[in-house]
Amino acid sequence: TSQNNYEWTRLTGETVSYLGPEGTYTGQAAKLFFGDDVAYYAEKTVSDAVASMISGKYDFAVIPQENTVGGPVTAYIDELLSHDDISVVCETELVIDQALLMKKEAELVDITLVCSHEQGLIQGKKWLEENLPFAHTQIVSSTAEGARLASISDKSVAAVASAAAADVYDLKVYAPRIQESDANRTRFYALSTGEKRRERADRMLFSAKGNISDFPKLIKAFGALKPAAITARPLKTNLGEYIWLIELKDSGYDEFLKISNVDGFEFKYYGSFPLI
Ligand SMILES: O=C(O)C(=O)Cc1ccccc1
Repeated sequence: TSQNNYEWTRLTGETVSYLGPEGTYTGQAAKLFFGDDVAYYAEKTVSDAVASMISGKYDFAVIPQENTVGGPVTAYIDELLSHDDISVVCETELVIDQALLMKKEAELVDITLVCSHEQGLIQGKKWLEENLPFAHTQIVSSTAEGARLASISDKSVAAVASAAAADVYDLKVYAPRIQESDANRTRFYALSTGEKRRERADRMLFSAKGNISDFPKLIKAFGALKPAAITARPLKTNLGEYIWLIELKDSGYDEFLKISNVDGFEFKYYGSFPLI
């Protein structure tokens, strides 16, 4: 569902790392980006996926970026900000339906522990409070990792994960669509270490490091440009100092140049890319 008619040449590359194990939402997003023509490598964490791409082992890495209910996935944004040579090459949005998965022989009364990605537990919080008020929760590296753990444990362990992960790990979907919002969506980025695209595209991403007191100047420089998303991360130096990750619609390097002459900020360009 591309929103515009910008021309894009096909990305060249053969290998893609993503937050695994098999059955994650990030894996679904990766398939949307790259289809069946590449080899996929499930990594334990987003850090591992990004680090292995940066080391040259893989051509691309796919990471979750922001969720409707849970908000920006700050740890993953920090990952993006902490490396110098990353470019964003594509973005997509997935509708996220969370399900409660458990062993086929289990019933709700058996469940004492629910495992999931932090975002899965946030999205399923209301349902879990109402239906499993005495169960403990455990944050694990991904929703599919929660499903994998449920599959190798006794029947007391359940997972919040996608219904598709039930097939991968031989579990049953006890309850579908347990997420708090019916409009639960997550944005994902495809990253590479290749050249950053500059032509105008559906989206353009850059960061601005500076003080909150200068922020009005930055917003003013936007002029008629249309923001798609803004996330603030603390610089971890002084209060009031942030790094803003800013995504604009219908922009490219020319638009970045216009904004990046604002005084008081340190800017970094991440590329322009299609929204698919
Ligand atoms: O754990 C996963 O499956 C992921 O890909 C991360 C995630 C978790 C919850 C919602 C969206 C993405």
